Amino acid sequence: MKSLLRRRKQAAEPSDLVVPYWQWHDEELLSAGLLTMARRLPALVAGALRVAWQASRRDTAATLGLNAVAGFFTAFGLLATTGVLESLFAAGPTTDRVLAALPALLVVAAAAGLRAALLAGAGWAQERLKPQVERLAETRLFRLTTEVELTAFDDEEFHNSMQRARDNGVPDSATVVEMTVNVLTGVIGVLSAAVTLGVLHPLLMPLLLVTAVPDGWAALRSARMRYAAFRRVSTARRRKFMLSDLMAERPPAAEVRAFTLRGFLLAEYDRIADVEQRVELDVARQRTKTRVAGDLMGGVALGAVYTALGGMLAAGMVPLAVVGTAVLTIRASQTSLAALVQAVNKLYEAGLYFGDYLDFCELAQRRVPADRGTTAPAGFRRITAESVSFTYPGADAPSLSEVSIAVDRGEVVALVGENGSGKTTLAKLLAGLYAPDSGVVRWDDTDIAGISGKALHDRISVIAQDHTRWPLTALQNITMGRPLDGERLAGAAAASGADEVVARLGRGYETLLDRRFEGGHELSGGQWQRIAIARAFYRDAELMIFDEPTSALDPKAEHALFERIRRHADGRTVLLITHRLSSVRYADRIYVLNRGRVSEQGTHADLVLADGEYARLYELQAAAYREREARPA
Ligand SMILES: Nc1ncnc2c1ncn2[C@@H]1O[C@H](COP(=O)(O)OP(=O)(O)OP(=O)(O)O)[C@@H](O)[C@H]1O
Repeated sequence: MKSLLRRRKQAAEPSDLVVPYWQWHDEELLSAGLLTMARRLPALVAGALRVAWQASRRDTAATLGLNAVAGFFTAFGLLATTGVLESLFAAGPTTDRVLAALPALLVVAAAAGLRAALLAGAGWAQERLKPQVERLAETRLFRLTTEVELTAFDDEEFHNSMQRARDNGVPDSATVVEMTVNVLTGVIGVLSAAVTLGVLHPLLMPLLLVTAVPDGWAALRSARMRYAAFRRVSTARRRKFMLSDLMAERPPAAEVRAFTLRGFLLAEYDRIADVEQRVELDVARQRTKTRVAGDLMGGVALGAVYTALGGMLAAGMVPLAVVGTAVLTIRASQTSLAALVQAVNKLYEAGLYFGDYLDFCELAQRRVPADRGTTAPAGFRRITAESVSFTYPGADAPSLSEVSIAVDRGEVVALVGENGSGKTTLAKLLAGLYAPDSGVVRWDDTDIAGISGKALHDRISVIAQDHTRWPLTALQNITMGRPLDGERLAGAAAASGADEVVARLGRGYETLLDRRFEGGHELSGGQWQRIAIARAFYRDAELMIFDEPTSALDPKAEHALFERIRRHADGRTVLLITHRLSSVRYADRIYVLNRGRVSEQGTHADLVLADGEYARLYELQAAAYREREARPA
């Protein structure tokens, strides 16, 4: 009791909101200096260009090429401006000076026109790149999330990593590419200005640097702060999303009311939102301070640059026309510089999230089962689990310990036992969804660890206890992406009783089974089970695993369904998990599981005779049933 109270006390503290252990090193990363960031940028740019190239070679080449040529015209236009200013600043009547400046002015206008056209082309290619890159990144993510081993989903680190990759990494892949192009555009712009200044007078070039430093410092620092905040609240945010689903989604809506959970959920939401808000407000304050400091330093730097220019003019180092062009160039370069700094800032920030995405891809790739090449032997005679043990990731105790069972072809084998005794886990091991920590599962003599996942799953139908209610049409819920075969569909629907369910739907098989969409229809628990069983039959697999397929059916429907399953199984092998012992009477073999071990096995008659746990449970259920029958209506 004491330990329970202690645990409850701990639970009252927001322990789920502290920085989890896999983020500790991030603090080191976040405290890295500007130099570290600068060092990271080339790798980021290279990574982004690689992704862009994969997404579309044509658009990548176009955006980079057109930007580079536009940069040339920027420098050319600025240098041509000196000619205009020289004519305008020369001695003589105003009309003559303007007329003399006209040819140079036309060159400046032509260069500006060309530059604008080139930039428009580059911008278009860049816009085209964005959706293509995002799609590429998202496709890669989903290819991995649907391929990784199932246990990855029981692993919190994997979950957090996937969440960050999905929420920010994917959208930021496009931002990284976009900002990389912007960085390169900015660099080209600043380089054009630097070259222009260098041509005008070599001493003018360093002046550019003076204006660049304060802005750059402020922007990069602010990006790091935002990222740090994101990392700090990422676990809290995940929990908040879960809570918002509980309060605003349809499935839990009834229980939220029935259990009067509103106050509890809102308080929990507040507690987490408080933590998140505190972090965000803190970051907003720090970022404002940084921006003000950057602006102040920027103003001082610009003043210093103009003073230096004035000094050079006074000392006769440069003529007035050159000073004029230098001022224009510095102003133009400041626009490029502002864009560059902003792009570097965003690139760095998006790069950190994109880095999360790449890290996730690497992590997930490591959890993709190797392509084992071997296929399951056609037409197995016997499937065996030999001394298999299994512990869920992070669990204290094993869910299965040294379990051995055998399933012969054409048999109906039942797994029974109390809640949590390991039936579902054993079924998942037999289906190759989890790999045992020790022991082997064999199809005849072949260890399924050597069989490729897809080859195995193609031969097995698993109807899980918590089967998914796919928000698809009734037809798609049964065919599950396999080609339509009318005869097989009719057989599967008749065997499972799904035909009666579908007959009552407005649009028959084409009815969408999701009330959240227009025309969608919701089924009852028992109706869903019939659809799920039809799915198993339609798949036409050699081994069918039914995990409590009839828990939502009334006894009459259940009996009828079992009869159908037996008939429809038709030489196929059935592994049945159920708590209704009347349904397993006719199984060829029954395994009783108790705390992850097989405690009894045999036929119904054997087990009743043995007078053990099974006999006790069976008698209990039978007595309850007899009592119900005897009760006057
Ligand atoms: N994803 C998981 N992560 C950690 N532990 C799990 C997970 N799934 C199940 N377990 C644990 O493994 C044990 C066996 O669970 P399993 O679902 O196999 O039991 P079961 O016999 O099918 O139970 P039920 O009759 O309630 O469906 C239980 O103690 C359960 O808490």
